[in-house]
Amino acid sequence: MHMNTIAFVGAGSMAEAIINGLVNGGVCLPEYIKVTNRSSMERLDFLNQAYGVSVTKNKQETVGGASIIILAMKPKDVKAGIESIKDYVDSSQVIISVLAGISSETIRKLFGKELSIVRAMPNTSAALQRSATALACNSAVTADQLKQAAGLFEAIGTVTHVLEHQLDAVTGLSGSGPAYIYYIAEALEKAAEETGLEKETAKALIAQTLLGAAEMLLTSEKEPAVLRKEVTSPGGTTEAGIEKLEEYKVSEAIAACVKKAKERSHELGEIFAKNALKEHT
Ligand SMILES: NC(=O)C1=CN([C@@H]2O[C@H](COP(=O)(O)OP(=O)(O)OC[C@H]3O[C@@H](n4cnc5c(N)ncnc54)[C@H](O)[C@@H]3O)[C@@H](O)[C@H]2O)C=CC1
Ligand SMILES: O=C(O)[C@@H]1CCC=N1
Repeated sequence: MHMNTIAFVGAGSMAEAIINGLVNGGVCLPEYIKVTNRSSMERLDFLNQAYGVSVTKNKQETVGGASIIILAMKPKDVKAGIESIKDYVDSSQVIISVLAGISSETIRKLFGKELSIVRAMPNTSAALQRSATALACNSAVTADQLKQAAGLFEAIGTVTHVLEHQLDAVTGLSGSGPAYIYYIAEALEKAAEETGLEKETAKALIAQTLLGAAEMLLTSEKEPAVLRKEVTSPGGTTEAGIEKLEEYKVSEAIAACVKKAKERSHELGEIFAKNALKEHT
């Protein structure tokens, strides 16, 4: 019988965002969370101090007996990461991978056994329980296991179920998405300073503007284009500003950005499937 613990293999920014959301959202007691990484005890000690979670470099201690094992290393480290835990994992446990691009089939082959594998694509807003997470799973996952995985991610934001092949598109959109928004925020801050506002003043105005617009998108039944038109008085300031966005083809740039990120997610899957599975096929 497995204890109801969650094991994190990988202790970087994504693992921390999820741990933060779970612990500070009161969803999971820290004593039920175990974390390991490749080598940095300093990083593990930081997570222990900050969130009260158990940390150890011992892989068996981390994953043995956990009901859920979350793979949170970089795609390039998946082979070594799985190699170090596979002997302590069995089919009663649920594997959740947050790795961009790496398919459930690659993960299954690396473990070398049939396992219930859920793939999740959250984002770093998990730290504030505001992640937009998409989930897909392999055929071994039972309805109860999927519900359990969904429950975990619902605790740190919203959950959307997609087909596994759609996860590349999700990664290019909402997995990477916070970075696009921060990029826009950086550009707005720079522009605000150039137009005579202090940095701190601009920062507060920008954050509240993004938050308000996001809430409008979430709560209004109107399409984004309609909401945009409501801000845009004929002959006014918004129209003048948006003319510049059109001139610089910002809409096309955003489309190219999301497509390129999606393609990269797909590529990561292909590259690592080929490299990681070399000795496994
Ligand atoms: N950062 C983000 O916004 C998002 C990241 N992801 C995915 O999450 C995963 C982790 O990304 P980050 O947290 O940003 O990376 P990171 O570089 O901050 O953390 C990676 C962690 O994995 C550990 N690690 C490396 N090799 C290991 C091994 N052999 N065994 C155990 N642990 C090992 C490292 O020690 C480190 O703690 C990636 O696969 C990424 O695709 C998914 C959604 C969003
Ligand atoms: O940049 C990356 O590859 C990861 C996946 C989604 C967000 N960060």
